[in-house]
Amino acid sequence: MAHLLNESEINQALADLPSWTREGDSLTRTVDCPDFPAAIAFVVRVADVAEAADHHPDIDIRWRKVTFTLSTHSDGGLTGKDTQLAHQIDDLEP
Ligand SMILES: C[C@H](O)[C@H](O)[C@H]1CNC2=NC(N)=NC(=O)C2=N1
Repeated sequence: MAHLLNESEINQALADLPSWTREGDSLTRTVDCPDFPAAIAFVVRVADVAEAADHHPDIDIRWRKVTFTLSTHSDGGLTGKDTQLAHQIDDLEP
């Protein structure tokens, strides 16, 4: 069981994640890729990081736009696992 972030912890974390938006119990970000193959390649790179962390984003692929939604389902909210994965996705940006 991971620690659920409180409001002030969430806002603090979002200050360092300007590309991410809070949607209730989730963080979301849409990445614009040059084309569809690049979008798929980016998703594969994120998948590697997610599997290594045993923490998995919900992923919505629409042509060359990929939306990642992060939430810790097992704990019913946002935890440090989500903010960490958000930073890791930012670091992979194409
Ligand atoms: C056993 C394993 O740690 C859990 O099933 C993990 C896997 N990946 C996960 N990913 C996300 N986003 N939330 C979870 O609660 C979660 N649980």
